Amino acid sequence: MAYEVIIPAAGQGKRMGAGKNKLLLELNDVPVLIHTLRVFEQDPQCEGMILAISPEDEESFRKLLKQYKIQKVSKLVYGGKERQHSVYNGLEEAAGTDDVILVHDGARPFIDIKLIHELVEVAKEYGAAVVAVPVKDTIKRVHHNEVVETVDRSSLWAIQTPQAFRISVLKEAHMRAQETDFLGTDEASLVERLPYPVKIVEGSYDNIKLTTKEDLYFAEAILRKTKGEK
Ligand SMILES: Nc1ccn([C@@H]2O[C@H](COP(=O)(O)OP(=O)(O)OP(=O)(O)O)[C@@H](O)[C@H]2O)c(=O)n1
Ligand SMILES: C[C@](O)(CO)[C@H](O)COP(=O)(O)O
Repeated sequence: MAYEVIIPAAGQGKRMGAGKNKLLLELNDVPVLIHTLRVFEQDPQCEGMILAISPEDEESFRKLLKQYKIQKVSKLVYGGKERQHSVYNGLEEAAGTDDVILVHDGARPFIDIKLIHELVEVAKEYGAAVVAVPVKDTIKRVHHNEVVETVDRSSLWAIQTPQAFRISVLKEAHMRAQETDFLGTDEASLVERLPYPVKIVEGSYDNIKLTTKEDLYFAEAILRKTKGEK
């Protein structure tokens, strides 16, 4: 089943502290963003990528797309103040010819094509689907450095991207969020405010989001593993 994908890549990488967009950092001499885009570039079911970028990154991103021969980026849009705004700006440019649209963080380079295809099928049937992994740590609610409660871990999942939606569902969710000034940290939280189920597809712990510098060490190890290196 064909799909388009919106790639939010317009963040500042504040928590990474690299002094530049963390998607320009390199893993095995290749920029993080290119690792991410290559997965979709190589997927015959991907009809196009819509990249949300910062104006200050436009020149360097355009150079990278050319250098690495990324042909499937159909649109470059400017991001917004928050991730949700960047995704919305991308959604406005979606061709909408295919039923399903994906949203995938540029900062998550380790996504698997087979999982993407499974996610697309579930979203086509139910309207919304996200990849996630069961939480491994004990999670506690804390107030003023003091434990308030231990949350029952058995029903807790760490939600990742890609997140897949019937395009009409995602558009309705973003419109409603705008009308009600709601800001969510992922697209699913917008859809959860509508009468549609959000289905979980179990993914991989390798699908990390590069957020702080420690994640770069994990990323190097994951790359070595996927290349079969010791
Ligand atoms: N206004 C924003 C904020 C984030 N993103 C993108 O959304 C993804 C996930 O966001 P996050 O990991 O938080 O990236 P940053 O916002 O750059 O990180 P920080 O919060 O540390 O600044 C990233 O690919 C980032 O580029 C975006 O397109 N527009
Ligand atoms: C969308 C996301 O990756 C799901 O886990 C996460 O919410 C993004 O959060 P961020 O603070 O914008 O990185």
